[in-house]
Amino acid sequence: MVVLASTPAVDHIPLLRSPDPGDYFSGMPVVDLSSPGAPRAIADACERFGFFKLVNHGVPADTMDRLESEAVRFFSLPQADKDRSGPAYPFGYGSKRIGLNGDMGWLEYLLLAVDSASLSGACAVPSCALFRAALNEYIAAVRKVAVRVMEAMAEGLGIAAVDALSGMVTAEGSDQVFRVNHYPPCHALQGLGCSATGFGEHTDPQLISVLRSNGTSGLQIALQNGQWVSVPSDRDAFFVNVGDSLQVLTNGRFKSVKHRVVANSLKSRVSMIYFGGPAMTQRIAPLPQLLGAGEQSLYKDFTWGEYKKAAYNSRLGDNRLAQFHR
Ligand SMILES: C=C1C[C@]23C[C@@]1(O)CC[C@H]2[C@@]12CC[C@H](O)[C@@](C)(C(=O)O1)[C@H]2[C@@H]3C(=O)O
Ligand SMILES: O=C(O)CCC(=O)C(=O)O
Ligand SMILES: [Fe+2]
Repeated sequence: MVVLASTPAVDHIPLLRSPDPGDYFSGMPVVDLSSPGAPRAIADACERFGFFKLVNHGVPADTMDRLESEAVRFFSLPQADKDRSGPAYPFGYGSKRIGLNGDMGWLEYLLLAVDSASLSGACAVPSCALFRAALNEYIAAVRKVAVRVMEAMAEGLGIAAVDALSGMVTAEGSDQVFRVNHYPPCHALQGLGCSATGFGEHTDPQLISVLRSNGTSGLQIALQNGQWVSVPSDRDAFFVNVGDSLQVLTNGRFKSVKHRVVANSLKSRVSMIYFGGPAMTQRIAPLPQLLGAGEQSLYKDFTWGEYKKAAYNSRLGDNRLAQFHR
């Protein structure tokens, strides 16, 4: 394609049709976490979209802004300095390469393991003390939001044990990951009617993902009819995704949402995402309380460790759950 031949900067990055204003998601469920109706609204959104916007979540703007500023400062460092925190195999600093199986996107990122036993020691990279402090403060806060949301999910599903889902991310050995993504503006494609893929389409393997971004849009989700819609950015809100494991725990009632990021040609996008996963040995199978009389699991039994291994051997856009369907 001519565009690619004349724009070496985006070589190897898949292109997407640029979103137009009509692609905006008008039916976005917005959940007020402080409202008594939150559990039902959350369950409803997870059944219809696997995705919702969360407001009144209680995390101070300062906590979010501090991490964003530190991230911007980190990503503005000379390339050689950033490379000292990489490569991401899988944790650390990465640029353009996503995962280990050949996926490429117009972004750079930090992928960090969160040690739930000691949140204060959550992140070994980056080395800057201010950045690490901002990360630890933010991760502790967003993790609490994830727990409150999962408690509300259980209530919304009519499960008596409030911690039936949240207990999996608070358990010792739970597998939590944090990611800061930076999508630089992709000037090379400006005005050409196409955009660079920032992060290609995929579902998140974990239970829950809680995302916060700066004011630059780019995130898109696929509706159940396959239509891609753009999510308007809101730096004060969180966006919550259902992951594959939660789809299985609810026997398909909650939908693991397919999503992707389109790079902007003019503005940088910075996003930070908390991925809540269970312990490696946790069995991932529909909660008995959710199976109706005679209802069978749609999935073969597996542990999070088995699913994670399969996920890390797959390409980003693969349907990772397909091999676990009965
Ligand atoms: C291509 C890949 C990147 C990914 C691991 C994988 O092999 C397939 C799942 C990808 C994903 C998507 C959600 C999260 O961003 C992520 C950290 C995760 O747990 O699964 C990434 C993985 C990654 O970037 O290493
Ligand atoms: O950066 C974003 O807005 C979303 C990225 C994403 O989906 C991911 O990192 O799994
Ligand atoms: Fe994702």
